[in-house]
Amino acid sequence: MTVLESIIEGVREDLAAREAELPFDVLRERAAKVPAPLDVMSILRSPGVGVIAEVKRRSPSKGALAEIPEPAELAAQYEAGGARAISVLTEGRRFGGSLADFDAVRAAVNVPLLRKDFIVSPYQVHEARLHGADLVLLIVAALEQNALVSLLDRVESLGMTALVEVHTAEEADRALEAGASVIGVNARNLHTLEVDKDVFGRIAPGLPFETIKIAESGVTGPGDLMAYAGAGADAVLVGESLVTSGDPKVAVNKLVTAGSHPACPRPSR
Ligand SMILES: O=P(O)(O)OC[C@@H](O)[C@@H](O)c1c[nH]c2ccccc12
Repeated sequence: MTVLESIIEGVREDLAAREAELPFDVLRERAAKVPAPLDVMSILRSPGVGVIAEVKRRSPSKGALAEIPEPAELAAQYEAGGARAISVLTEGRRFGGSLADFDAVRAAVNVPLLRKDFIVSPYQVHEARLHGADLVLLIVAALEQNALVSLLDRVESLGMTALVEVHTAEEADRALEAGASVIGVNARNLHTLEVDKDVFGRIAPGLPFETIKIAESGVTGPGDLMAYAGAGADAVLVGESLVTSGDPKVAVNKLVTAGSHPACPRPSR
């Protein structure tokens, strides 16, 4: 079993427990009453290279990263530093996240929020909406094509935006085939956990110009952001280097400043 497969096994177990607590039809009705999601597409298209800052306690590859006793406080720092959106890990077993973290962050900031999890069921999509998500991550490597298509349609039918994550050119083709308008290229291979920062530069130039392109993982400072910008990134998604920085507001702002500097390569659109 690969790392990704074992994570998904745990996700399915936890999901079954939540479904037993709150039936799908009740969840759906409740989620329908939540205020509408933000217009994420236009926010992601604003000038400069955006920073999506992530609330991340630990990871399967690095173990513990940061305690984050107050996710709301961290998120407020991210927002104050100029983050264009915030990603909150809600997977508990490997990443130490939760929907409670998501709720705390939602109550603290106004920028778009991404539910970062291993989404395999429509239940999780409505659940994301119930908790106020604007964006939902869909990982191509974790989904059969028909599941990817139906989850993407469901995310969009609820007014949210899907961030469709790929790691290979074949997965990028599947994402486009499914109708993705926002594609994230993860430098990390979720089967082996190896990071290759050149993957974005190999895949992004082949994507349609209107596709919003997000470079995920391995951003340690402005230099990495500039390199991803040169390869066509509209935004970078950053976790580890921010949660371990000591001053997340300053760390985000350094990236935001680099992304809006005149010398920073413009996104392709
Ligand atoms: O901590 P980093 O290297 O800055 O990476 C952030 C983000 O890209 C990473 O957390 C991530 C990308 N795709 C994922 C899918 C699931 C869990 C986590 C991820």
